[in-house]
Amino acid sequence: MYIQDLVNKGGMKMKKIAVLTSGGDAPGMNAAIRAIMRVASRKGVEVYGIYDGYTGLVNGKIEKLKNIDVSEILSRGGTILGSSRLPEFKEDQVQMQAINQLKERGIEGLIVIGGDGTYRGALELSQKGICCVGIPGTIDNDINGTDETIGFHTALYNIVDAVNKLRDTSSSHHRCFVIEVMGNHKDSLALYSGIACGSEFIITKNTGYDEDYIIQMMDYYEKQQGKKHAIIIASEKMIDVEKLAERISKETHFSGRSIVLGHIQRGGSPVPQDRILASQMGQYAVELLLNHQSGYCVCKKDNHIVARKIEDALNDVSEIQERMYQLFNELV
Ligand SMILES: Nc1ncnc2c1ncn2[C@@H]1O[C@H](COP(=O)(O)OP(=O)(O)O)[C@@H](O)[C@H]1O
Ligand SMILES: O=P(O)(O)OC[C@H]1O[C@](O)(COP(=O)(O)O)[C@@H](O)[C@@H]1O
Ligand SMILES: [Mg+2]
Repeated sequence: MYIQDLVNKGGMKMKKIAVLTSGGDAPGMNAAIRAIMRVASRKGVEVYGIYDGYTGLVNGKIEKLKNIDVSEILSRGGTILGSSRLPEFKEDQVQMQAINQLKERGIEGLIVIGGDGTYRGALELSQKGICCVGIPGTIDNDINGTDETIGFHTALYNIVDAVNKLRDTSSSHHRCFVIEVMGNHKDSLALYSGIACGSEFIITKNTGYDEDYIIQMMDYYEKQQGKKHAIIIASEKMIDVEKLAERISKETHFSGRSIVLGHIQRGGSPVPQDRILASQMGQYAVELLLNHQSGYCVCKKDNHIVARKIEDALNDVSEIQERMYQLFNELV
């Protein structure tokens, strides 16, 4: 659905809205908060910041945002509102506590910025009568309804930057690096960084893991292709990177080394792509909310910013992924 269709629908004008960030922080969340604040205040709507995600919503850590609060935050990683994970938010009674906090303050609409988990929470709130809209903020890029999530490009940049450095040592010392990247059961970071870094292997849920085959191929790359370096990128929760590196050292001519990139991937100043995406999505989310499009989320599809139902965005099947695997296989 395009923005004009939604604008045409009209609706009662909201005077107070709120925003929260939830789940893993993602670079660009601040740019989205800034856009929400700027766009809403121009329309005469008050914006409340909810601190520490759903935890702050339940406990009433809610404050009216001033324009100065969103000054000089565009370039900052993390989230000025703070974030959290609150497993209890799945419980009806906890959700009702959150709803009461909003009602007590006369807040009529809520924008949540987060990943798939945050979206499930938003869906519950919207089913319980709160006008709620989602913005995808997660480095995992695991919301299939949108081609990109805020933070994904910065995390990818961080991984590529780290792998470039590891490659220097890899080539100089005839080493194979086995690198674990984040993604929480989803393969986007491993797949895209594998393409961007020219890795020899990627290991994801989709590729599966055949350790003997990897050893055999490492041997082939070294002996037949004369490679002096090798990079293997594994999605987290798939393998023990240290064990694979040890086996590579024992059974091939490469010396194997492993590294878990960890939270370094999630930090730092957002790259321009994330800042722009977040600004576009923040603006669009305000429009959606003011048009009472509860239970919708902002997506980027084929270069257009569009609205989709949260359920649809979560349950969609990604078509890009298959093409990207094909690309990886043709380049390796
Ligand atoms: N099924 C659910 N129902 C209600 N709230 C949920 C549900 N799943 C997750 N949440 C809430 O969303 C928060 C963030 O989810 P999480 O998966 O940790 O991060 P992300 O939103 O980035 O994927 C959780 O800590 C929880 O408070
Ligand atoms: O920071 P934590 O709590 O250790 O969580 C790590 C997880 O968070 C992420 O960085 C981001 O995940 P979410 O966006 O779903 O919160 C995952 O890639 C990773 O599995
Ligand atoms: Mg998630």
